[in-house]
Amino acid sequence: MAGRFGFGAGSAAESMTVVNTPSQDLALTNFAYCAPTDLNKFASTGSKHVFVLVGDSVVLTLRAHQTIPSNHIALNAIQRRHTRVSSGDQISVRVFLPPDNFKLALLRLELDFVKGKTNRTEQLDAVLLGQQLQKKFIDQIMTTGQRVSFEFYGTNYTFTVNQALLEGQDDSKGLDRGMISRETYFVFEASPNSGIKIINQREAASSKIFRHKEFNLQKLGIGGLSAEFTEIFRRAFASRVFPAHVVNKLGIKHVKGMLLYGPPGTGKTLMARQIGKLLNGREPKIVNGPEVLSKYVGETEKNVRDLFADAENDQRTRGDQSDLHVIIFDEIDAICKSRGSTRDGTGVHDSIVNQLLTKIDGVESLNNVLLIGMTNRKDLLDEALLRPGRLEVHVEINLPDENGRLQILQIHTSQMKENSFLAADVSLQELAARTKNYSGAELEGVVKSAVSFALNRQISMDDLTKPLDEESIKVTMDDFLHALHEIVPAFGASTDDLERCRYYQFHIVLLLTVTASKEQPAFCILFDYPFMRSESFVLQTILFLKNSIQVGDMHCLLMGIF
Ligand SMILES: Nc1ncnc2c1ncn2[C@@H]1O[C@H](COP(=O)(O)OP(=O)(O)OP(=O)(O)O)[C@@H](O)[C@H]1O
Repeated sequence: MAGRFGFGAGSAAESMTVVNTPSQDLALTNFAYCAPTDLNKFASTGSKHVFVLVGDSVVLTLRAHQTIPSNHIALNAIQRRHTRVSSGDQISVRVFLPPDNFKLALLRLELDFVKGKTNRTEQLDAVLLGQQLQKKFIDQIMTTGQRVSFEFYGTNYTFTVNQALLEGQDDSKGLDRGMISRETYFVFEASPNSGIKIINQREAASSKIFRHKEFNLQKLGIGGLSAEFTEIFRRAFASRVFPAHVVNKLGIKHVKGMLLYGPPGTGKTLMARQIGKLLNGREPKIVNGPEVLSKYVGETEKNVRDLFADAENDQRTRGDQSDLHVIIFDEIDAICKSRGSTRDGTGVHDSIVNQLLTKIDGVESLNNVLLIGMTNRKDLLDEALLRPGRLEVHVEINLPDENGRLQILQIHTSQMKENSFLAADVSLQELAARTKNYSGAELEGVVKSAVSFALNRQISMDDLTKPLDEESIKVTMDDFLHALHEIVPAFGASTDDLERCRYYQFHIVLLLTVTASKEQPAFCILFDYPFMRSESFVLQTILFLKNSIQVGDMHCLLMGIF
């Protein structure tokens, strides 16, 4: 990560004399203090806070205090213990510039009393404590292993940072640290034999719901979707980490349904599957819309009911302790078209939609289910299904941007790179720049096609029995460039959509040929179809027009109704 340790460019370490924090109140802020003139020295333009690396491991927020002499830094006892210095010692201090995306997704803290071993026992409410710590230490940087003292309801405690996870962080390297934000999720553990009991949070709550501490999407094989993943996590899972009675007390209702929508091949299914794998408990059920449909009367409704049977049993027998059941519904538009929109006259679709609504939101509704629906055609779905309480969180998964494309290419070439099959001339950065409008699936296709060119070079058509020389297989930049000709982006449209695009393009051409005249050079064509909203559709249409008719100097204005 660029600037993982984020030291200010050219900033040299200053050697400062350690003094005690001026007051007990200030000691509990976890700030380090220095003379106002020194603060100016460390301040970097544009940043709200001044962060300094004190010693070699801990990053503290530096504040000015009138009583501190120049060239001195005030550290409280816990900070001095952590950095292994005493008052009067010298310590190195240097500016720390937080890199981008430095917000902590999760902070796991071990709690203890400041006074060490006592005979006290204390119950700490994890929800209240989390809120307090968030408020008190917002924007501060926490590093694994760091100890911090704080006051909570009149008692002084310390916490030790056991885990500090950034979204997308490769936690196998170096120190883990990040900044506390409003989104940071706190998990508390009591120090063994401390006498502290944490209530209102299942023990190590996050590990209850998430199997791994892994938040690295690239390791999970998902590229370019970290913003979408963060949104899904916040909306659909954050509340589920708390036990049912707290959720009831807070009056929160879990999100029971979520819709991932967007062009084909952009990773919707991939994302839903990986979320399912991350969760503890049951394997998610994955079904496909058309699969659930049956030609027999009542059979489809039964198939829908069966999907929820396990969750119902679990809720009946284990109540609030029931596991979370994730049901992933691919191509949900196949069975959840707007009621009354299908012309089969049977009303079958209507009753399927009703069946689903009852399970998610009706009198028999379940609280232990998360339904993840996926579609390329959100516009086709029954409105009722998308209301709050149902598939209420809508996350658009779009074609990846350049950075996303780079991540996807890295994911799909990582194995060949590890095994030295990737030639040195391959620039994934350049490929990412040249693959505008490619979906994730198409990028995977490009990699496969490039590999096939490389393998083909090794095969001798004259003698197919000739042994292959594994060592000399190299996928080169040329192979990728050939692959780009073979795999062209469908600008996120399915074959169906493409056919429809061609159909409409043909009609636009007709319209233009009929109406075009020198006196009437500008045309306004209104699009009212969602698949026409993409910039690439408009561009393709313009190209198509240019090639199809002699439009001369005619200007054509294409507009979409969004
Ligand atoms: N963001 C991505 N990161 C890495 N691989 C991706 C990504 N998007 C797509 N792929 C690759 O393309 C394959 C197909 O994608 P996926 O089935 O998840 O797309 P989808 O959006 O669900 O498409 P559809 O709407 O057609 O079902 C994935 O298995 C994966 O190999």
